[in-house]
Amino acid sequence: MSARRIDGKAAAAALRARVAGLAQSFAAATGRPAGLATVLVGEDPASQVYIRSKRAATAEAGMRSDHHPLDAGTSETELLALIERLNADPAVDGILVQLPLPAHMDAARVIATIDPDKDVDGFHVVNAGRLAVGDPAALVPCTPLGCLHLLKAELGDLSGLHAVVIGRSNIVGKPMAMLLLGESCTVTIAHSRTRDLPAICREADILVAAVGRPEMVKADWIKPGATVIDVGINRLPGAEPGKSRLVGDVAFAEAAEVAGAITPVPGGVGPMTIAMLLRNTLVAAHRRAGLPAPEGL
Ligand SMILES: Nc1nc(=O)c2c([nH]1)NC[C@@H]1CN(c3ccc(C(=O)N[C@@H](CCC(=O)O)C(=O)O)cc3)C=[N+]21
Repeated sequence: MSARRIDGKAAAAALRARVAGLAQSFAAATGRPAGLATVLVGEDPASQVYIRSKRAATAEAGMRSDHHPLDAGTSETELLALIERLNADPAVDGILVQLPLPAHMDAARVIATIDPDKDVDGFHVVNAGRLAVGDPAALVPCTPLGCLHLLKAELGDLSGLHAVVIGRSNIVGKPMAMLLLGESCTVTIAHSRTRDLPAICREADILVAAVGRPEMVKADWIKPGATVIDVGINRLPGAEPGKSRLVGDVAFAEAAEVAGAITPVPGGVGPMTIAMLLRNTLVAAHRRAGLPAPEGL
């Protein structure tokens, strides 16, 4: 392997430590900890694991973590009522409703009910709009924010670089493209139906893969020396029965022979997502308390 391995786990730990220090100052200044409320509908095992890591990281950073588990049969009306209560609760700075929601719920309506200034996922249309117009009040989705953090740490100034984002989701691809535009990159948004995708990817100085197709991006899709960010979290059957293994959207071993730097899965973007959730919660808390934005995040 010739590529540098971008250590998202270490970068996330460093960011979480900075958040923890600032969370302590916030509590000292306001007399209350910053607080994140998490909501999980149903018992999807993967969602339970994610919520557990998010809550543990929140508590470890010295913030309050309140969890609201709802059973799978909860009506959308009941969920919306809970969100209204959390919107009105002064101890709650951030609200995270874990996705996916059960099929009988309309995720767009649920997200639209969250106070945009408590929307630490950055999924509300108001925050998507703020990001699109460059309003600093935007709360930006955690995964693309984490990717940008890794890219800046690796490359410094990104201006003028050609970034290709594979994937056009509202939670990763689109906000990622907006962030890269904000850094003065030339941005191409590609997706699974893009014609001659490998040739377009080979033009990329920065390649962000967020399509959800295991090991789709091969070595010959990558410009030599490019920086590759793998957002994919694909769970495949493992070597032993009952076990699974995680692979990204990039064929890591072969890609690492060509790329200049690359994120692994696990240990790349995933841990940054959680660190940025804490960051967004602390930023939301400062704004709600009328304090200036915390520095160094
Ligand atoms: N409202 C909402 N907000 C989210 O941010 C959200 C969500 N719903 N639904 C599910 C996805 C997924 N997600 C991840 C967070 C951390 C890792 C992570 O830490 N991954 C580790 C490995 C974890 C493992 O082994 O499973 C890693 O990549 O190293 C992955 C995925 C947040 N999501």
